[in-house]
Amino acid sequence: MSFADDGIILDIRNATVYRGDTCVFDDLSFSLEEDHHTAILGPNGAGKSTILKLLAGEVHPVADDRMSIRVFGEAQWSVWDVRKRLGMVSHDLQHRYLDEVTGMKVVLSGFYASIGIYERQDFNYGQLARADEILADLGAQGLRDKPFGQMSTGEQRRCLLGRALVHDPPALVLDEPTSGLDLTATFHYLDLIRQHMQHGKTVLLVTHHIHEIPPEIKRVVLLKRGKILQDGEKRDVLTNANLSELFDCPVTLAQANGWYQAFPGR
Ligand SMILES: Nc1ncnc2c1ncn2[C@@H]1O[C@H](COP(=O)(O)OP(=O)(O)OP(=O)(O)O)[C@@H](O)[C@H]1O
Repeated sequence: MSFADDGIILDIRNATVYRGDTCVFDDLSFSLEEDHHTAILGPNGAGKSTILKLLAGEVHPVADDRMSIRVFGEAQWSVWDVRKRLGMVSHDLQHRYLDEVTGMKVVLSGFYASIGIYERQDFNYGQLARADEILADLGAQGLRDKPFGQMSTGEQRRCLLGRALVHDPPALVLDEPTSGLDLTATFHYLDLIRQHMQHGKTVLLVTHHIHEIPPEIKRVVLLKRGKILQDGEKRDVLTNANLSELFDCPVTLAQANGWYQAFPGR
């Protein structure tokens, strides 16, 4: 399964999703097309993590005749297949790694979509070489033998990006990629992501941080309380009025070199 013939990576139709007793999405429809890098922007509680959990197969929509979720054109997909084709870097994942797992093992764990690696998991020469190559590409050779618990947040995130890249997936799903990173680490990490976009990976970025939406992302979806408020070209969607409505407070946007930043007040 590579790209679907119609170039649709993800197509969610009429999904109703509960977390506990909370109806997070009522009839949500959303699709992601190949090469159409997209940001889903929403305040706390909008449902961003729930979308990620839906893709990771950790939550499920209510079964209903109208509901469908197609991934790479296929209605019947296994979570394992999806994990190979949608490289995901989430905060959930970052919190679940044990302190002693080394950078190399974090990257290798991507081959089994596991959290860390286990004795029964074997890696062939090609997989070991691929993990080393990825660490080198990410400028992270120095993290090869470093325990996760002794890495900075930025270093951990680079290793997790490496984990997401082992299968060379056509698409990456990134959860607030720069939160917790200082300015240098933010710029460095965004630069890595931009390189992957420029080399053909389609990015779905899920965030409430406007400043981490790279210039390559042209489509922005505004999500509020489980509903899509706006979905369209970034230049049309990222306006003072739309952002003020999204975050329920006055927002003024500034732009520089294709990047956006939000300031309080109008
Ligand atoms: N386990 C749960 N049980 C019940 N309700 C939940 C659960 N997890 C999330 N919710 C509710 O679902 C809604 C969407 O939550 P979600 O975590 O997806 O939002 P989010 O956009 O990721 O927020 P944040 O930016 O704060 O992480 C919220 O109203 C939240 O309170």
